[in-house]
Amino acid sequence: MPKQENGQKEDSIIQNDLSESFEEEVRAFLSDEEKLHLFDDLTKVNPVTTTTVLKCLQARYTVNLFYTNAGCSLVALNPFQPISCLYSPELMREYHVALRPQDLKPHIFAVAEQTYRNVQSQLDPVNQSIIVSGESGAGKTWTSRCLMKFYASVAASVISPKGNETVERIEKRVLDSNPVMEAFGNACTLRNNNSSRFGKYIQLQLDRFHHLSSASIQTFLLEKTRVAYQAPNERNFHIFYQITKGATAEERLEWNLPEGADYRWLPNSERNLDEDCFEVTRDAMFHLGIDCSTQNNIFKVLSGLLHLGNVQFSNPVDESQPCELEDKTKDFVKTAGDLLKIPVEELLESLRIRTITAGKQQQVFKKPCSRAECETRRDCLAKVIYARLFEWLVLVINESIYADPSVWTSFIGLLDVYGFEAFPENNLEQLCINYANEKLQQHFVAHYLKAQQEEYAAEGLQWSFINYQDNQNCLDLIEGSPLSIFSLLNEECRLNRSSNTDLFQTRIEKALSNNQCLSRNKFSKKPNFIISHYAGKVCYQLAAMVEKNKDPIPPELVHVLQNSKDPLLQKLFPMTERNQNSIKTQNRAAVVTVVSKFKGSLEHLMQILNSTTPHYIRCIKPNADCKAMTFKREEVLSQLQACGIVEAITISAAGFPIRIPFQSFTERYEILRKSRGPNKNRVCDKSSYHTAEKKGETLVAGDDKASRSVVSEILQNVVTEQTTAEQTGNRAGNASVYCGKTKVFMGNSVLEQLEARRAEVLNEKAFCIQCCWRKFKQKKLVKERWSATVIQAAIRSWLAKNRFQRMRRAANVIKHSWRKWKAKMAALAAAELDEGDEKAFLVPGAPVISAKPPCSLDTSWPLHAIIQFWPLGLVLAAAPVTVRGLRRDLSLLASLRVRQGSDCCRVESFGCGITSIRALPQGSIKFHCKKSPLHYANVSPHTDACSVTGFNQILLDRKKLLPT
Ligand SMILES: Nc1ncnc2c1ncn2[C@@H]1O[C@H](COP(=O)(O)OP(=O)(O)OP(=O)(O)O)[C@@H](O)[C@H]1O
Repeated sequence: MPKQENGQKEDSIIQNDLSESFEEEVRAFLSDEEKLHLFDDLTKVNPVTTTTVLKCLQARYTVNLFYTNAGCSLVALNPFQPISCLYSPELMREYHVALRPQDLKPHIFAVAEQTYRNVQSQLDPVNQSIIVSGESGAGKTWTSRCLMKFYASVAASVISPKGNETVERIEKRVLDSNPVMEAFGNACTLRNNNSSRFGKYIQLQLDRFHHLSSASIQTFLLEKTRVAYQAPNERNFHIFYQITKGATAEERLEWNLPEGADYRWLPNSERNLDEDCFEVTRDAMFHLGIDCSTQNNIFKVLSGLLHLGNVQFSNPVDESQPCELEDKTKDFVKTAGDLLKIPVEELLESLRIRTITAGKQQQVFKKPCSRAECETRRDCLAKVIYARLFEWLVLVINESIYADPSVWTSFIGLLDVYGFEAFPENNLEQLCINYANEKLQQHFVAHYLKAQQEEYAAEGLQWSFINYQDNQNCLDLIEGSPLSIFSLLNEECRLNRSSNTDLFQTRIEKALSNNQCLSRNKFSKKPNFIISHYAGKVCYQLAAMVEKNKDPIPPELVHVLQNSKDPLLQKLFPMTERNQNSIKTQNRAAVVTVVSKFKGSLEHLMQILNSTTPHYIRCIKPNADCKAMTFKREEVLSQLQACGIVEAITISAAGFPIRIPFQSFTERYEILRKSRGPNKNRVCDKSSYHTAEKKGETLVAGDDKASRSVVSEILQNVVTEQTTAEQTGNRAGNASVYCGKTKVFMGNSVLEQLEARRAEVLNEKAFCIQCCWRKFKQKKLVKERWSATVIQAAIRSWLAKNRFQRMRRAANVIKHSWRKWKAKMAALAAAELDEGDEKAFLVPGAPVISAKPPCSLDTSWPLHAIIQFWPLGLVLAAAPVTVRGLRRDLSLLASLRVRQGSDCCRVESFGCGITSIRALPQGSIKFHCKKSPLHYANVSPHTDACSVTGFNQILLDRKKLLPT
């Protein structure tokens, strides 16, 4: 039995191994992991799964590619280190001047440029928005800053000097708003050294020439609690550290900030960050129109808050008395009062004594606060001052970058919002942040998915193949009417009863039990509720939630601030009629809660976003420790889920990511139709297509039909599965192409097929053109060569003829001289003979023969003499003409000696193409001619048989004379 078990185990191990190796093989076949980093779009990895997407992102991250497209979003991975040239002005220009910036590498500048071009094209909706999201430390602020710089640089290319001045001024101010907002709104947290503690929407307004003419900034939900409370290892807002570290000695004196002093609300001040630079903030404030005295006033108030933070209370001995001040903190109250220009007594009273108005007569009672209440009031005072100061700063910045709406015609909005948050303990802040993210996710869904759905439906394609979950249910749970978490929270605040969290928990459960997105952690003792967000479940603690929602500001505090002599505080807390009566009417006033305020501003923002064309940049933090070049898959995956990328990828892959209008399709792929072989249908289709073309606009419907048939024909040629989709009208049968009413819908694979076929056909055509051209060129060349040959032949034959004639003339001269000489010699010989004969005949008895000229002699003997001498003539004729005098004589003699010594002549070169002479005394003489390099040199211009060249002619002539 154990053996059998072992055997089964082994079998299953082998099977597992096999299936794993098979999977590996399939994976390797589908996606070449070595080339994974080459995918610019996550929806194009094969297959589109979270695993491959993660691998692709990681592969790109390791080769310093931080941006990747994901359908209509851009995924931005934080490098956590400066990357040279990644945001240089040169790169900005490259994207700005590119013909198709989307064809360049994915980058935030590509998104920025596309957005800018959309505005330029004036296509509805003209206004654009870029939604930058991600968790804390993912790089949202960095990205927004880079985008602002991009637009500032694009707008700086204005030609008119006056316009340039305005643009530069606005551009500088817009950029200067960053350090100011960051100094007052950012802080060092555990997750990010420069964490924005507020949401921000910046509108860059462009005039009709698309130049930056003005801007406006809207902020959301500043984390004001940070002024009075900082989590362990976190810090307060940067500005507090800037003033304590950067103030001059004079300022320290004026603001009462002695060097090295300790402030409870200034933890971790020993840490020095880049963000602690006071000068940068001051310069930027100055450029934004905040003069030195106002700046001084601001820093004085901030210093007052730091002193206020050091005020500590102790329980009184008598409960009917206000809380005591701890000895060591008495000075701090005084200093705080001095700096805030509030009399110390008034300040202390507002912190320690509550005013209650009760009864029909609205009687006013004063009640000392408990120690905890005093501390809450102290913190509240600081928070309210800081929050109003921040609001006022935003107002000042807006005023300095504002322009009348008549000046600008369009805008590009940049939204930098906090990403989805899920901590071990979550409260109202997280609820608001996650609510904002749900809203934005819905916007994304509405834009991306619903737009797809509507388009498919309009084109007659059934929307049945993509299953996506709308988050409306979750939003209904949070903000719905009449019953939702927000409405219940507001009700609790309105009722103004002391909050019982257990009861509140039961109330929520009862009222919203039918919403599937709501649940509760039953194992926790603390009252809570869980919301199933699109990005995951988050458990919210109910403790203090109602109080936080009320965000009450004790009227005594407002009153004391309104009575301050400080000009800035007077601006921040102006005295109004309503304020004056606020103490009396506090209980009856409608409570404006945090959630209702937040909901209002978010709805306003959503209205703006809905009227624009959105672009999404999803910032991802590759690791929680902010380490450079460290990629943690689990952390990235949870962020991809939180920003809806996983869903978007799935949908993109499942749907038809490519849609091409019929006209554009036929324009590009008509070539594929024509490339097909002749067929009846084609003729029919073509005629209908052309008919539609001729009739033009009058037959729009017919035009579409005709185009559709052309499109179908092309698709049938190239894509085999198209018929299925067309027939069924949906994605059944796995068809990846569909012919709609005005557009062709297709998957990437079909596009690839079409493009590949197009390239093939274009290649064929190009090849054909090349062949024709080469043929033509070849023919032309042959003709030219033939003509050249004819000309050359004519010239050569003329030259040869010339040469031949010259030689012939020379031979004639030789012949003539030789004959003369021979005759002379014969005559001499004859004379000698005659003399001899006469002498012989003079012998007695001998007959006397009279002397006769040689010519009159018997014809046979003089000929013999001539034959005896003709080699000499030859020798003379062939003797080198360049050699003269004695040498010529010697060479002649040598030739003669040879002649005498042997029957035949020796071979010798004499130049002029003659290499040897072989004299055959009894026979003929042969000429050996070296073949000339010229083609026609060997051809006799005379074609008749008797035309023999050179000496042969002479010899032949001689031969005729010889007796046969
Ligand atoms: N593209 C980048 N190149 C180099 N460093 C970057 C880049 N993006 C972000 N960082 C680094 O990451 C840090 C965090 O970025 P950033 O402050 O923009 O995050 P955030 O998403 O705005 O966070 P929070 O929501 O907390 O404000 C930056 O201070 C910077 O050091």
